Order: sequence, then structure tokens, then C-alpha cells
Amino acid sequence: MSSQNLVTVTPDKDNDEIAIVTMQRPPVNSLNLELLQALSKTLDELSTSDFRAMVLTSASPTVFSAGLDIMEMYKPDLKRAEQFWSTLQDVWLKLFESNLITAAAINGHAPAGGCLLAMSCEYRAMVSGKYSIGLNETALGIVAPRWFMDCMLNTISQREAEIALTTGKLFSVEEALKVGLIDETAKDKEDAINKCLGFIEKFESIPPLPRSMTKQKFRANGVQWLKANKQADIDEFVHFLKFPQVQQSLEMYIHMLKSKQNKSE
Ligand SMILES: CCCCCCCCCCCC/C=C/CC(=O)SCCNC(=O)CCNC(=O)[C@H](O)C(C)(C)COP(=O)(O)OP(=O)(O)OC[C@H]1O[C@@H](n2cnc3c(N)ncnc32)[C@H](O)[C@@H]1OP(=O)(O)O
Repeated sequence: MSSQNLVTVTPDKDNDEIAIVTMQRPPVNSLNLELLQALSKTLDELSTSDFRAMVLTSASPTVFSAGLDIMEMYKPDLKRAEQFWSTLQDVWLKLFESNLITAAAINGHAPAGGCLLAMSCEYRAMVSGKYSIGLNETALGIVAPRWFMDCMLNTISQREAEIALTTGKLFSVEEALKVGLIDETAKDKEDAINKCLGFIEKFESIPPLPRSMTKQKFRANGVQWLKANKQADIDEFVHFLKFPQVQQSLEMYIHMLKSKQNKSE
């Protein structure tokens, strides 16, 4: 699939000022460099378009996004790894600070980087079912970057966030609702999108500029550190990929994911 098709943007059928942004990198929307570049380009285009709101969702029936593509971190080409991390930083900053009203229709699992994308939006509706969402990095033997943590702190309480991050917790849909990691549950993807549209409707009579400036002021503390430390953060990521124990943890995790599949065949 060409990178142009990795993300699609379609106007909502009843309101052409709302963009439905769909990630479609089968099977699980894992965020590789190309998907991140497509998201980054989409966010640039949306920022200069007539759209005033967006709903982020996925074309997969069971996965919103499986997070970062592990293969970008396992035995990586270090130049590509730098570009990968820098693009992830850009996507996060563009989405977290977007002038648009942003909502996530989480139609399946959203671990790690998938949870980051959802938390970067202003509102989350998640389809009920045996899905999970959270920042599970420590369970993989890796450490969520500080700005992932800041993003979680913009969503749930410091205490819940610290326990969730240190334990690598993946929340069930019900647990996520209880701590406020998601705002509402939905019966299916269409219902999740409708709930996002309901959230967006709240701003019907609010002028866009004061709205987005207020949002950005609220979010300024969360982005401050990354903006001041972009290169140091990339260097740390690349340095961290060189640790043998990190590569070993990733290798074990990849085997675990593959053997899980073999068992169910
Ligand atoms: C110690 C020193 C510290 C110094 C600190 C420095 C700080 C540096 C910062 C580093 C931080 C890095 C941050 C990372 C964030 C991330 O996002 S890591 C990714 C985490 N993601 C996951 O854990 C999810 C893994 N996937 C799953 O759990 C499941 O796939 C699913 C629940 C999402 C879906 O399940 P199911 O529908 O049953 O599909 P599967 O059969 O499992 O998968 C299908 C297919 O996709 C492959 N796959 C799944 N996830 C990924 C992925 N994330 N990346 C790449 N590939 C993935 C899976 O292997 C299957 O492949 P095959 O069909 O077998 O080929």
C-alpha cells in the first residue's frame, strides 16, 4: 500500500466541516515511519483546510492502533530510527496542539503509541468489548518518554498515571472509563463516531480562535519540555536502542506476539 493510502480523510456525511481521519495500515495500524509521515502530512493539510474538527479512527475492525511498530526499534537502521522518532514527535505536537477540535473514535485496542494518539485528542469514545488501552511500555522492558507521560497527565490524575505507567497497565474499556482515560463507551464504531460528533457539537457557538488558544494554553506545560529538548530526546531514543538488554526485550516481545498467533491457528 502506498503511503498516500495509509491515512484517508473524508468529510462527515452530515457536516463537511468535520474530517473523519482513518488510519489504514493492516493488520494493526502499527506506527511505522511511513504511517507517521502520512499522519504528519494529513495534520498539516487539515491545519490549513476549511475543516474545523476531526475524528481520528481506524479501518481495522478490532485495533485502533497497536502503537509504535516494534520493527522500527528492533535491530534498527539508526538514521531511519532518528527520522522515525523525529516524525513521531512532530505528529504528537501537531495533534496535541491542533487548532481543530479533535476526538478519537477508538474502535479497538489502543496500546502504547495507540493510546498516545487517542490521549492527544480532546475527547475519546471507545467501543465496548475485550479491548485494552494504556501505556504498557514498562511491561515490554522499555520506558515511555517523558512527553508520553505528560500527555497521560493531561488526561488522568497524577496518581493513576504513575501507577499505570510503572505497572505498564493496559486498562479494560470499563476501567478506562472509570479513571477518565476515555470519556464514553460506544456500542460500535459508528456509535463511537457519533459520540465524537456530539462532543464536537458542543463548540457550535464558540468562536474557533479563542477556543483553540484556550486549549493550547492548557496544553502548553505538556509540550514545553519536548519543544525545548527535541534533539536530546531523539539522541536518547537512539542511544537506548543500542542497549543489548533493550534489543533482547524487544526480541522476546516479537516472539511472544508471533507465538500468540501460532497458538490460535
Ligand atoms: C532501560 C533504559 C531506559 C532509557 C530510556 C530511554 C527512553 C527511550 C524511549 C523508548 C520508548 C519507546 C516507546 C514505545 C511505545 C510503543 O508504542 S511500543 C509498541 C507497543 N505495542 C504493543 O505492545 C502492542 C503489541 N500488539 C498487540 O498487543 C496485539 O497485536 C494487539 C492487541 C494490538 C492486536 O491483537 P491481534 O488482533 O490478535 O493481532 P496480532 O495477531 O497480535 O498481530 C497481528 C500482526 O501484527 C503484528 N504486530 C502487532 N503489534 C505490533 C507492533 N506494535 N509492531 C509491529 N508489529 C506488530 C503481530 O506480530 C502480527 O504479525 P504477524 O501477522 O505474525 O506477522
